[in-house]
Parts: sequence; C-alpha cells; structure tokens
Amino acid sequence: MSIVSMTDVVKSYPPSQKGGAPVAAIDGVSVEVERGDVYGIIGYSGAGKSTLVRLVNGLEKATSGSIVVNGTEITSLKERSMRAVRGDIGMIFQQFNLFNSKTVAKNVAYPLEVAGRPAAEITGRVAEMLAFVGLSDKAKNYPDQLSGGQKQRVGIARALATSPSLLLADEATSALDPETTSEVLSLLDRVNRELGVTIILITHEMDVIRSLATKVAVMDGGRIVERGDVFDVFSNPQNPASARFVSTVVQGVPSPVEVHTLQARHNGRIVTFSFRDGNDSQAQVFLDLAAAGIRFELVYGGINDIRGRAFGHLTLVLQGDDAALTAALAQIATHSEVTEAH
Ligand SMILES: Nc1ncnc2c1ncn2[C@@H]1O[C@H](COP(=O)(O)OP(=O)(O)OP(=O)(O)O)[C@@H](O)[C@H]1O
Repeated sequence: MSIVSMTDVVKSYPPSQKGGAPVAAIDGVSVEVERGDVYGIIGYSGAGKSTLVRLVNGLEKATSGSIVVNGTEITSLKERSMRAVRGDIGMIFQQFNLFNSKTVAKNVAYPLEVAGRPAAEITGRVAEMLAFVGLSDKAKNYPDQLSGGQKQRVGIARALATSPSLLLADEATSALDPETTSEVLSLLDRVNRELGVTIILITHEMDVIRSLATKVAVMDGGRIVERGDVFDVFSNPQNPASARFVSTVVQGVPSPVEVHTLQARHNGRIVTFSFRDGNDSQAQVFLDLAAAGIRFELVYGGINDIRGRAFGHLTLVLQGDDAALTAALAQIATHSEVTEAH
C-alpha cells in the first residue's frame, strides 16, 4: 500500500524576471512510495528534489496534480488539516536544524510538547529515543558540544519522537564525513527495519542510495527520468543522467578517456562484458572465446555488491581471426551484455 502517491504533479514558480517564463521546479512527476520502502531520490543541484519534499509535507502547494499522503489528498488542504497530516511525518535536514539554546533532551522533547503530551510521557519517550540513537549520556548537553554525527542522531531522535510512519531525509548526511555518514546511514537502516518507518531519502550522492535505499528515482530538470529497484538501476542504468550517477560509485566500466588509453596501449578489439547475479554467463563468455580460438587479456574491470547482490563489468582485449571473433561476440551476445569500444 502506498504511503505517498503523487500523480502528474507540477510545481511552477513565477518567472524570476518580468516577462520571463515560469520555472517548473517539478514538471509532471508521478511516484508511489510503498509502506516500508527506503525510497531514494537522487539528482543534481536544481533537479527539484527539495521542492518534491516540500510538496510532500505541505510546505509548498502543487500547481497541479494530486498528492496523497497516508490516504489524505493534501493538494487542497487547509493549513489546519495539513498540520494533522504533518504530525505523521518526521523530517531531518542537512544542517540538523537543532535549537542551540535547548539541551539535547529538550530538543527531542520539543515536538512532544507542541503535541501537548503529558510531562511523564514526554520524559519516558525522550529517554527511549535517546537510547535508540545511542546518546543517553548526552541528554543534558547542548548541540554545540556535539559532533556533526551526534547532532544528526539528535535530529533523528527528535524527528521520530512522535512515532511518525514517514521520515523525510533531505541531504541528511551531506554535511558529514564518510565515516560519520555510514554511522548515520546504519542508524537510518535500523529506523526502517526495527521501527518500520518508511523513509524518503533525498541526496545527490549515489553512495548514500547504494548503502540504504531499496528503490531509487533519478530526477533531472524537474522530472523523474528513471526509477526502479536499486540493484536494477545500478547494474543497468537506462538514462544518461542515471548512468553518470552510477559511474560515480560503480567500479569496472572504463571512461571514454580510459578506453582511449587502452586502445593506444593494446592491439586487438576492446570489449566490455557485463554480468548480473542469478546467471552463470561469466564462465560461458570465457568458454565461448576459448572455443573460437580467441586470445584474451583482462585489462579493466570490477565487481560491485549492492545489498548482497553482485554485478560486474570486465573489459578484455581480444585477438584472433576477425570473422571468428565477430561470430564469437554474436554468440556471446545471446547470453551476456557485450559492449565493444570503437
Ligand atoms: N521559491 C522558489 N522560487 C523560484 N524558483 C525556485 C524556488 N524554489 C526552487 N526554485 C527553482 O526550482 C528548481 C528546483 O529547485 P530545488 O531546490 O527543488 O532543487 P534541488 O534538486 O533540491 O537542488 P539543491 O540540491 O541545490 O537544493 C531550481 O531551478 C530552483 O531555482
């Protein structure tokens, strides 16, 4: 069942200059986020990711289209009813957005106080959330006394204090170093698995998607240009924007410059073979080449692991009778992905 369902959503802003065209920050987006998903949305700066999040929590109104959150159509909701919908949505930010004048415990207590919960319940819930994020010993500290990773853990405890079913994470790890990033990502993984919270993860870093997301949508120019299971998009991106993101983290595909270098260095045809788990085509490639009398040398490659599933790309220099080689490649193409450099 969908927790967020967007259909043909457009969000335009008035032109920045008089007589100019309106800016379509979101330009016809439809997306279904299922309960339990960690749904990653990736795009370059200006792609429309933050606008999408602001539409989901009702901080912006869509120009047209439908947005249903937890069964409620929010596009025409009054602010008062929107507040009830927002009560079931937690949010974390790149810059943490903590109150520096409040202690850690008071920061986490804040949304519970706003919701008018009794003091005894607030005390218990704050202790529970601080234990969950591993910061029980920092309850009386102030945000300034914490590291970036600790601040974000407070942000997560605060966002989840009222037990929302949906967490929006807008570039939540972009201000953190790689080690702290992986700590926060594994905490978010626990939030999803142990607390059952659905997460929409906005990022420009493919590594974040790889570590945490189960599904991904790639945004470019206000549109979703590709979407799917993270493994499928990483192992076989269809759109040029997705392919560029994937190439930032995936090992094994030579860049055009590297292909050029390989061509200058080696005699023979340069061919990349791509493999995905669930088939044994890799062994068959080598058997087919050997059977056709083709000599091969491995010159580039890598195997990647996406949440326990593997895929890889191996680039070989192939030498032998040209017609036999062409026939062998045609045979291999029946069971494996074959890309020849020209
Ligand atoms: N309030 C606004 N008024 C006018 N244009 C806006 C407004 N907010 C966003 N835009 C424009 O909408 C487009 C999408 O912006 P948005 O902030 O959603 O992108 P983003 O993918 O989140 O990028 P970033 O990671 O840099 O925040 C951009 O062209 C931006 O200039």
